[in-house]
Amino acid sequence: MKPLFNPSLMCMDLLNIKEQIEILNERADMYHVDIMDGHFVKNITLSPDFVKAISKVVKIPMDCHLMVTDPDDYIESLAKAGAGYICPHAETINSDAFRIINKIRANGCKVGVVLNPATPLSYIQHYIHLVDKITIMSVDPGFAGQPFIREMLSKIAEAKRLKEENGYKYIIEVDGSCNSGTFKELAEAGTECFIVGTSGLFNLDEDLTVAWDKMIENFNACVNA
Ligand SMILES: O=C(CO)[C@@H](O)[C@H](O)[C@H](O)COP(=O)(O)O
Ligand SMILES: [Co+2]
Repeated sequence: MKPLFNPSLMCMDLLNIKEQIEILNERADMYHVDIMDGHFVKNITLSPDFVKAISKVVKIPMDCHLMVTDPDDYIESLAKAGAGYICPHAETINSDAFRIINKIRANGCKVGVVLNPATPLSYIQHYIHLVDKITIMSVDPGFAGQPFIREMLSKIAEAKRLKEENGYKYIIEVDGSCNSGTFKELAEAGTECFIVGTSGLFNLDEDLTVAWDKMIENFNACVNA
């Protein structure tokens, strides 16, 4: 499978949103939109209103990462705003996972589930076959620019093994510190979709077209090394 790249929009230059979206529309596979409530994680970033605003210029799916205590509260507004994927944290849906999965689908969106670094894959074993995407956090959620948690490589490999053995269709995605220092190990472990933020993309150059080319060059050099 061709690697997928999913830029994390909270890391973009927020003074130039439209220009950057127009650049990324031609290059990226989807847009990662971090939504936080200041409660599940101690930060506040993007929102359903942001998703709605950018939907006017966006040409690829919007992937909404819900770092919120009550994801149910966001499903309808995100679907109306144009979300492609709605991705709650597994830790927040244990009391109503099946209801939430069904509700996301009933609202016309694909279903993702996100796992904190400390949460094992077995935590989602009873609904893993129902999701379209699994996101393995390789940093504790809440902030950009954190160091990579290497222990996540075995979790990625396990997601790959389960997918192959059972014919599951989910995309294996990694969020946190996907960059030239980690691309090779991430790809070898089984990562299919790379969320690229500050370290992997936006800090590489002020000109986003140059940053994107550098990111792809880095990726190809790393995986072929
Ligand atoms: O959900 C999160 C953080 O809670 C991520 O999507 C970050 O936006 C991304 O990890 C930033 O990229 P780096 O700064 O790690 O390269
Ligand atoms: Co994220």
